[in-house]
Amino acid sequence: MPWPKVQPEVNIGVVGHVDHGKTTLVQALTGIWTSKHSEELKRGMTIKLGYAEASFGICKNCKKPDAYVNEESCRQCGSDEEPEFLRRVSFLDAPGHEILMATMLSGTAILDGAILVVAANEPFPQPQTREHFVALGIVGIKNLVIVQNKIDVVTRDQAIAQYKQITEFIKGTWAEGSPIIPVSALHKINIDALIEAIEERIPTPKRDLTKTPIMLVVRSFDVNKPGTTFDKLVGGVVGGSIIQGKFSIGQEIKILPGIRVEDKGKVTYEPIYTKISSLRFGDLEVNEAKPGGLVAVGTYLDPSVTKADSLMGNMVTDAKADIPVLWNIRVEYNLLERVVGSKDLVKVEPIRNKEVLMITVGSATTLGTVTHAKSNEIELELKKPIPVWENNLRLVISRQVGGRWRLVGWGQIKI
Ligand SMILES: Nc1nc2c(ncn2[C@@H]2O[C@H](COP(=O)(O)OP(=O)(O)OP(=O)(O)O)[C@@H](O)[C@H]2O)c(=O)[nH]1
Ligand SMILES: [Mg+2]
Ligand SMILES: [Mg+2]
Ligand SMILES: [Zn+2]
Repeated sequence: MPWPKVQPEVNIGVVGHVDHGKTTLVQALTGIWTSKHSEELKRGMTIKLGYAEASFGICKNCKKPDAYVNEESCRQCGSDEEPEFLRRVSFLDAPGHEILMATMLSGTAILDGAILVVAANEPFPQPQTREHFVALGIVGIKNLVIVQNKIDVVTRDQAIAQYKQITEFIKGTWAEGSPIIPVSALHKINIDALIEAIEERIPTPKRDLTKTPIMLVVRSFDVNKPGTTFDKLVGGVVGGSIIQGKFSIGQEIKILPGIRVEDKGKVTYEPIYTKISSLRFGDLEVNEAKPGGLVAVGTYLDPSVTKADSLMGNMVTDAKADIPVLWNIRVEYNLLERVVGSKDLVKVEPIRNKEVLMITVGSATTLGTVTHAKSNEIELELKKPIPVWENNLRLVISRQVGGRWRLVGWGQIKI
């Protein structure tokens, strides 16, 4: 029996310092190279969140971890018997470059677990290794697998020494006891052991499909080729991850905060209403989409509304859902002791009144001016309003330090 064609059921973030091999590792796991944009290829770094899916299975004739496979046959024993399907998994490949923390953070709301990639041939920890590690802890992603990559270019003793450093680094933190798997992503060495660690450490969460559906938009496109005639044009597509509930073809939806409208100097955002025309995970067309993976939602919108990621950071919900969209928010917050991500560990100063901060909520990133500051609570006036679908919604706070946006704290929105 061929493996079932299903949507992914769990989302795993691949994070870590620039060039440590995240994209190469995703390719080893899925067969897909996620950096497709030519600009990214030229510069050799991942700018946007990359995405790829894989199905994992297990061979009944082989011992663990050799038995774990990511294809419908087992290369280990070459048996005719097809490995048993376990589940379909999606990977979000985060950019490692330091200016791209906001992109990485906007993906974290979607993740059920993470792989932290550490290059074995560089001193540990590098700035973004530390920053991404701290960010995962803050946003509450506790299912972690650490990958020690590029073991093909270090000696056994070097690999063991770094392994000990990593173990020491996570000791006493939320990540204590997380598996550390040495691999070579480039030469596909020990990928079966990594699949085993993923299967054991990053379970599929229980989903409540009866909740108000919410999808966080991370991409949006005009899928029509230039020159398409009017009768063949298809509506705009929004891509993102469903974090609760489910969506079906034909469902009336709204997109929040929607479109920016300026009238006599006054800026407002208007919700966009439309209907779902199609639902796709990669090549797989479905009638109903649940949490897990990135779904492309076809709509009846004019494609100019969705082109070039213009709706990134928006949220999709049922047309009838009652979700407040707020310009002013009250936040209970915590600051980190030190600014992470920079080379020297700088102390985090308290938040001051009138200061401008960058906040990330779901897939949305916006600036906000502090209008009220207390030691554990601030009020912010936002540059762009955000839909707040539940009380205590998590948010991440960044601040300009040395000319760059740096993660400095986190909090919860109170409504
Ligand atoms: N020797 C060796 N090189 C590797 C391995 N994995 C990745 N590389 C190389 O390391 C370089 C960076 O790999 P990428 O996969 O692009 O790294 P990345 O972490 O996605 O980089 P950014 O997206 O720019 O943060 C490339 O030249 C890879 O070929 C490995 O296991 N062994
Ligand atoms: Mg990359
Ligand atoms: Mg790179
Ligand atoms: Zn086998």
